[in-house]
Amino acid sequence: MTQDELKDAVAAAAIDEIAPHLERDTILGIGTGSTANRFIDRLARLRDDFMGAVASSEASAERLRGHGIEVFELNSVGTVPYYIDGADEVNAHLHMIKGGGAALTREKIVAACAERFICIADASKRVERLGDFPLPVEVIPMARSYVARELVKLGADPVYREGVITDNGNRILDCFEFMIDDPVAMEARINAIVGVVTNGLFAARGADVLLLGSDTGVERLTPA
Ligand SMILES: O=C[C@H](O)[C@H](O)[C@H](O)COP(=O)(O)O
Repeated sequence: MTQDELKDAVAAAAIDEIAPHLERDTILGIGTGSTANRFIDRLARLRDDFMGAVASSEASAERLRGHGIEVFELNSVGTVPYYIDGADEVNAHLHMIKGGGAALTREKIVAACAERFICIADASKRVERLGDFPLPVEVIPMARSYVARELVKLGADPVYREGVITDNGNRILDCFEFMIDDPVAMEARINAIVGVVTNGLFAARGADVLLLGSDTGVERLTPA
């Protein structure tokens, strides 16, 4: 199967996972990226079965609205029963690196408000140790150089993502050469640097379920 077909397969599996639980007043949390987009496109077929969605990016909000799905402000919703999103890397504990599409901060906020995080990914995203994928860090623009120097002290090789401004008006540093042995500790450590908005480690709040697509089908995994 191609990577696109695997993304379609996990998007379909996520629909199967949540469809029996949808109520007329259900508001879902929706992620960002090519895998989440496939989920959104399939969700459109169920749009009369639930109330709407909270989006983790302007791009996803636009796609949802394009399908006639109402998009709500998170502040007016409170909590959502499910957050469905892709990942750039995921380990056996369902800790993830996210933010390849620069949506990490809003993703982390919506995930924090979710009762269950369902991660959808093709098998290429499953790793033993996080860090081959460069870890994104969202920074306040004026703190960019300072944060980069602090990240070097932690062992990373941060590279400014040229031309990218996040939905929050901030910048992204991508940390290369950064193998992460303790994702929970490193997530907290990077977030403690002044000027960091958040980093792409989703470990303190990892996924509850991973739907992992490979040539042999979609596997349903829970944290080890
Ligand atoms: O900022 C982007 C998000 O974290 C995405 O969920 C992540 O990059 C995975 O995207 P894709 O499904 O396109 O591989």
